Amino acid sequence: MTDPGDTPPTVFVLFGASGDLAARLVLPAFYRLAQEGLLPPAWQLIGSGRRELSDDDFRAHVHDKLTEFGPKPEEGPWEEFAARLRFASNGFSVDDPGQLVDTVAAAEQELGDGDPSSVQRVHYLGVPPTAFEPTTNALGAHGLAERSRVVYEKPFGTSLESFHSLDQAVHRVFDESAIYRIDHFLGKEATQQLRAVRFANGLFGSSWDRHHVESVQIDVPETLDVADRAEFYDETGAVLDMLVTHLFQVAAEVAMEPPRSLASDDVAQARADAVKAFVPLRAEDVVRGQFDGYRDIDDVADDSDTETFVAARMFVDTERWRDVPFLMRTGKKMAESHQKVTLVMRDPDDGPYHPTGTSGAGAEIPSRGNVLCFDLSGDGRLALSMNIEVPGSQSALETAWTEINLHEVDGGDPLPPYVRLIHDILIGDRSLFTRPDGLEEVWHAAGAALNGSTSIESYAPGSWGPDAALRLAEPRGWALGDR
Ligand SMILES: NC(=O)C1=CN([C@@H]2O[C@H](COP(=O)(O)OP(=O)(O)OC[C@H]3O[C@@H](n4cnc5c(N)ncnc54)[C@H](OP(=O)(O)O)[C@@H]3O)[C@@H](O)[C@H]2O)C=CC1
Ligand SMILES: O=C1O[C@H](COP(=O)(O)O)[C@@H](O)[C@H](O)[C@H]1O
Repeated sequence: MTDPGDTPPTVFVLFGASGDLAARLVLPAFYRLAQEGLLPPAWQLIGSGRRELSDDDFRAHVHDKLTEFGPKPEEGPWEEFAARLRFASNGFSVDDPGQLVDTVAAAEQELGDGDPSSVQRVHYLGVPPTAFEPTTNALGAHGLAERSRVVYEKPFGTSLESFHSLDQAVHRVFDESAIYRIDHFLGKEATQQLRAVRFANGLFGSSWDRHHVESVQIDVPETLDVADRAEFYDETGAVLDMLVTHLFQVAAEVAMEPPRSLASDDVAQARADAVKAFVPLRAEDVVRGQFDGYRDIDDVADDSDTETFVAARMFVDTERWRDVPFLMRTGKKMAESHQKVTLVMRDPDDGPYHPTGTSGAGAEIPSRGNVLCFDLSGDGRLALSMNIEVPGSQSALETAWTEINLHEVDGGDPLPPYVRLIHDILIGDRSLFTRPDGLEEVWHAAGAALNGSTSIESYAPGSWGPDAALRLAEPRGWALGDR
């Protein structure tokens, strides 16, 4: 990681500081950066919110959340960290800046060593998407946009129209170079490996196309409930929360043509070009589901039509990927939790063995026996399965696996995605952030997943979702859950 020693004094404003994202991901990431010595030499973090909290209340809240989600306060420099936390109460809007403007001014006075204008600002909008535009307008109206980087959580817009409106509003206040649109799946260690495995290994690079890959599966089932963030979730749903955001961006990482270099603009361009080639989803390529009991959750409408599950079969209109299905699936309260990207390789079309379900001389090739799998969860893991001859059997084939755990790689120190991404924001590296050109195309590609042309099917909690999702993966099925 780049030494932050050269980073100017920084005021980090966290909007939505009392929320779920801040508690589970952003504040722990900040603390981990402090543990690793990766924060700028001079910094303060100001939590912003509509409620009334003193600095000490906020410190106690952060202490509680670190105790719950880690790293635990006692595992790092808690006293020094806590001394740099402030809270600005009473919200922040164009009409009323609450305490924020004064709190930022005081922090800059302390950090600027006589020159408050030397202090860099980072505004992190960890608030629901409906609050992005009003908060941005307020930053402009109250003079807080200068010397700033601004970070937007996903989803950046909820439709093509709202994307355009938000994009224009944001560009009225900030230059594109100051904008960091987060999609934390791009910051996962195993997502980075998609590029490394493909472009640094002839075996995989030369097989990364429709001649060798039968399907690409991006499968993110979750056992997780949504009861603790039902208000947000019921307005959002699985299509916006996961499919057109995380899963599409990971699909673009798989589908991209080789970038000209690994420089941030070239990588972001390659990803944006890949999204442009996504073929808009048709109704027959989408299954939306809702788990039984969802409508009984507090803050969920009794007649809610929000999907808690979505599966999609997408095609990518490039010479490399034409006719290869990109199968994507995600949902809440499912049977298991995984975050897997699987390239299912084609069976050889000639030779002494014959594919599953066909007849011929020689042994049968096990179905989906040759796959390359990137496990995005946790520290990340790569796995490769191959069909090999069962030793001693003389001809029978069996599938065998080999694995690489990223935390075991020599010299490796995998970092959680928010740690990596917040570090990149502080040092100004935009390669793992999304761009408006790539995002605009997302709304076209979303097609039937968002246009209301698909109905919602129910599924039992603890299952793999509606049965209709199985037909999307025919004939060979999903690699996960063996269905
Ligand atoms: N939670 C997660 O796992 C992830 C969330 N995200 C994204 O992060 C963002 C926040 O999500 P999450 O933390 O779960 O949501 P929450 O519902 O927990 O909201 C976050 C905070 O935002 C403030 N807030 C709520 N509504 C408004 C509003 N209208 N105007 C200003 N502030 C408001 C509230 O703080 P207060 O009442 O103090 O003002 C609230 O605590 C979303 O865009 C989400 O998509 C992204 C990845 C993961
Ligand atoms: O952005 C989101 O991601 C999480 C899953 O990501 P992880 O980093 O926790 O593995 C998902 O549960 C949540 O609904 C969504 O908002």
